[in-house]
Amino acid sequence: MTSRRPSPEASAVNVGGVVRDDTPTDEVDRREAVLESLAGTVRELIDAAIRTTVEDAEVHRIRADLDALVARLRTAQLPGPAGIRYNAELRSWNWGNAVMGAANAIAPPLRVVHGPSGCHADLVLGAAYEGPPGLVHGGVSAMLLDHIMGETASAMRRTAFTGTLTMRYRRGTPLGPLRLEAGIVREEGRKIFVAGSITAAGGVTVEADGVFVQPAAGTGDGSPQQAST
Ligand SMILES: CCCCCCCCCCCC(=O)SCCNC(=O)CCNC(=O)[C@H](O)C(C)(C)COP(=O)(O)OP(=O)(O)OC[C@H]1O[C@@H](n2cnc3c(N)ncnc32)[C@H](O)[C@@H]1OP(=O)(O)O
Repeated sequence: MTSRRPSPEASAVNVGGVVRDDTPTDEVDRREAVLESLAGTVRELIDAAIRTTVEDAEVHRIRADLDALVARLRTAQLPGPAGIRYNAELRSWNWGNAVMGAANAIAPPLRVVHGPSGCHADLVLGAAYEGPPGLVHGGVSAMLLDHIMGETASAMRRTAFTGTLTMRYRRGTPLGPLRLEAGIVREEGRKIFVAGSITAAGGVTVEADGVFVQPAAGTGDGSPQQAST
């Protein structure tokens, strides 16, 4: 059976920077699962490459094998970044997103859960996210909080860009299991004030306050209301 994979060149219409793509939802789901599987293996590759202690000659052989695999992937490529797409059923997908892109092995495997009073996400960060020894890089903490706080502000129904993000690093965030939490504090016109935190086994390690702004020109374009870096 020939399956049709999402084909932005064939069916995409660009609306306000978000691309309408008429790929059916079941095809999007199928392709997403395939790319997510690849990203999981590449994520393993990144961790293995950081922590390997195999001899130099073996590293060179592995690199040659990987170069061949990269060349195979590049035989069919998008002309640029993946962007954000949505179809007629308002199924949206942003597979390259730096924090939760299904096809992005650099993105932590983040699953944001929306609840009545905000959002949370549980995740495990490994060696690829290290800053100080054994601790999460401060920029990674900011990136994670930016995303979950932005998603909280957006509430899956409006576009909200990060205006100002203030971080308070209370103590080192250990690599390993973490919980992200975010909630809306108040709203003033187009500004949405959001608080967020990262919690590790011993308690809160990072707190953040953010002002997210609904852009005047970014509303009412008919696309799913979302923002993404
Ligand atoms: C799959 C689904 C996933 C969907 C969910 C995905 C979530 C992803 C979350 C990721 C979030 C990101 O990283 S977003 C990417 C990083 N952020 C950006 O690139 C944003 C770049 N900046 C901009 O685009 C713009 O400057 C905006 C949108 C922030 C504001 O522009 P604007 O709309 O023209 O705003 P303007 O009229 O001047 O001001 C409106 C009001 O906001 C205030 N304001 C303006 N800028 C700021 C600011 N930086 N910080 C605080 N407040 C500000 C003004 O004082 C004013 O308040 P008053 O006078 O009314 O009181």
